[in-house]
Amino acid sequence: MSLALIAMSHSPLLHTAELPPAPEVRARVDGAFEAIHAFAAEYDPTLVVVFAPDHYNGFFYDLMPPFCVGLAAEAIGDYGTEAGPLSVDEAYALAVVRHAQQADIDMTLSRRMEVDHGAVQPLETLFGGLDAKPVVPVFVNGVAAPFVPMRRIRAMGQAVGDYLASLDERVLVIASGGLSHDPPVPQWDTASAGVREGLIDGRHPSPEAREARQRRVIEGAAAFARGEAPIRDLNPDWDRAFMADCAAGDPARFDAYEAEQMTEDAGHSSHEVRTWVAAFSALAAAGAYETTLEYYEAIPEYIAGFGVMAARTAGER
Ligand SMILES: O=C(O)CCc1cccc(O)c1O
Ligand SMILES: [Fe+2]
Repeated sequence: MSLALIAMSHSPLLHTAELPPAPEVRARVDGAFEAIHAFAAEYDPTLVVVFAPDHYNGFFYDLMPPFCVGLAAEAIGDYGTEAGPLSVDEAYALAVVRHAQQADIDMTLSRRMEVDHGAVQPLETLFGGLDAKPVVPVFVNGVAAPFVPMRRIRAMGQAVGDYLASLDERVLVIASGGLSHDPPVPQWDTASAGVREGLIDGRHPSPEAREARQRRVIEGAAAFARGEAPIRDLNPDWDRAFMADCAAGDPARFDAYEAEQMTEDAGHSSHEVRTWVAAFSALAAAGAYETTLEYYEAIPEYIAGFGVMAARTAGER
């Protein structure tokens, strides 16, 4: 039995930016990615649990759970990420659902989950593709308000971690997304009727609609990097404080994060850090842990307070 964790920001602009960051910035991101790749290779997990948000590709306002386990999952392939089925371990996925339910978590499940770059970028970065390892994908809502209190995400992560810690496996839990950022994802409250329809039921858009949406993000990022976009500033102080809370080994700290204040301080997509809360809470369920790797920098070209962390149960080698 053993648990390890990798948390990483994602950004579709990593591969698509028209105005890329300075080469030394990109080199530091690549260095951080190489370091977590090496960490994952050395740990050599036998099971991967990926906590990932979704950006109105798999989950919509026709039915929006706070979190959901995929018993089968398919990547939609946005922003040039790999498309196709994930190698989901259905038996473990179902056991995660059952265990969480018995721990008083109203876990939801999908037998046909669709995932986007949020789930796929970490799998590509760490393992080179979608199907290298048996995986349990766990959607955590990070964009569609309203949001359940953070203590519920903490409790969900803890329940999942309790189960994972009981297994005779080397489990890697992954968190994807965050930190402070405010990319041009439509908000229900300010969306037009047509856009709202897409937020309710926008599955499988036409290639033209998909392309238009991606253009909007790519152009928005370039404008933001030039200081010309109506996008909230990144907030490195907030990001560093959050990462310090992650390193502290005390998941109760997460309960202090209140959703509306987060939007105010760190932008509409800062709620993606719910994946980090779930993953660190899961890791903490296996006992004290130590952070072995930490990288952070604010990268406007990626519209992201960009952070990477790795951690594992203390005293294990
Ligand atoms: O395609 C979208 O809807 C949003 C894309 C996007 C942009 C910047 C940072 C992110 O974390 C992210 O997901
Ligand atoms: Fe995202």
